[in-house]
Amino acid sequence: MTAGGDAAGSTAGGAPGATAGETAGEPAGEAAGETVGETGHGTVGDPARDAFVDVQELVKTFRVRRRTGMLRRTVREVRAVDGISFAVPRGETIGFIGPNGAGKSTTVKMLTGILTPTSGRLRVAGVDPARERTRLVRHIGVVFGQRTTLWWDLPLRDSYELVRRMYRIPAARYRANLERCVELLELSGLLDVPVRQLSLGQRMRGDITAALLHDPEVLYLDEPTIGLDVVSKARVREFLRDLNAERDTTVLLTTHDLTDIEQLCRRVVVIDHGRLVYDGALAGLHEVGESERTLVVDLEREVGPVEVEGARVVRVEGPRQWLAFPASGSAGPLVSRLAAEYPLVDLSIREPDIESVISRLYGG
Ligand SMILES: Nc1ncnc2c1ncn2[C@@H]1O[C@H](COP(=O)(O)OP(=O)(O)OP(=O)(O)O)[C@@H](O)[C@H]1O
Repeated sequence: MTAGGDAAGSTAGGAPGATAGETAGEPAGEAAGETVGETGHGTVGDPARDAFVDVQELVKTFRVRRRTGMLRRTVREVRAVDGISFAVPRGETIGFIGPNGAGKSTTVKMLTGILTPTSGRLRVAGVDPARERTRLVRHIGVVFGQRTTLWWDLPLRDSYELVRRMYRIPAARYRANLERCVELLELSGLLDVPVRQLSLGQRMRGDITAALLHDPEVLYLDEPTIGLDVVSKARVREFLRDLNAERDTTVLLTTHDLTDIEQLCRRVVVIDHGRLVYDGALAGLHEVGESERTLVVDLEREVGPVEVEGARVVRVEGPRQWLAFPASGSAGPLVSRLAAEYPLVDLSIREPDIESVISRLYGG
């Protein structure tokens, strides 16, 4: 079953909450067991466009028991999500990122109705995930890069047919969605191959198709390009960009691959230790992370390290010098100052590496 199915107590790949943590004091899939209901999309009102996914002061604590002696046990409270708030307008793709253990999965599990929040308010497409999971699954699709939600022994075609029946997808809509995904994700030669015989990239494309057959308005992608080769990554990213543009699908993307973020998201939400540490434009991360850009200048001859206000020389190789300056600043005045005082022949600017920006942000 697809992600939506996962949220409803999947039988196929195992619910994402099933492996939530061995020390869990409460079952991660606490709300599991519900099955996909008979109702269709239904009317869910018209949630404000600027808060299609609405997270307010969200908290999730786990009680973890630890054995401290032969008979003694202590109970410790883990605050996995510690009061985060953000809103995602319809049709936006956001990168939801943070270091290991930051609370991303726990948040996504609450958004998909697998976990019930300890406190706070949640709405996805106007639906309260924990209370109305049956309604929610009609609106969401989930793709987990690390595990398939398809039936291992069945050909893709049969898995999709099962999804169709579970979601009661009207025949014409099912056919159109399947055809579109098969074409764009180049699955036509693979429909009769059992899932276990597919490569990771093929399987991922198969999973994405399964998650989209019922036209979800919100798509959660958890590491969708993990382990894929360069060509498969590019294909998946291109597909997701088109999906967002053509269908107005709202996408929450969790990934450690910063190229995914750079290519798909203008906005990122960064969490660390269960708290929101940044919510804004990807470019703005540079300011928060106090990163630096590098001006590489070629001079007419070797002159020793240049001295110029607003930058510092970090490397010199013959007539070529590397100058670091704040990424939030403009290179223009710096270049003018340099050109006024030194025999400048050529220059280029190197953007900061987003990976180092983010690690600086996490590092505090
Ligand atoms: N069921 C659970 N029981 C107890 N603690 C848990 C449970 N699930 C998560 N945690 C703890 O909550 C914190 C957040 O975990 P979570 O899996 O949400 O992080 P994450 O950001 O998704 O990390 P990763 O990138 O490694 O997947 C961690 O300290 C984790 O150990």
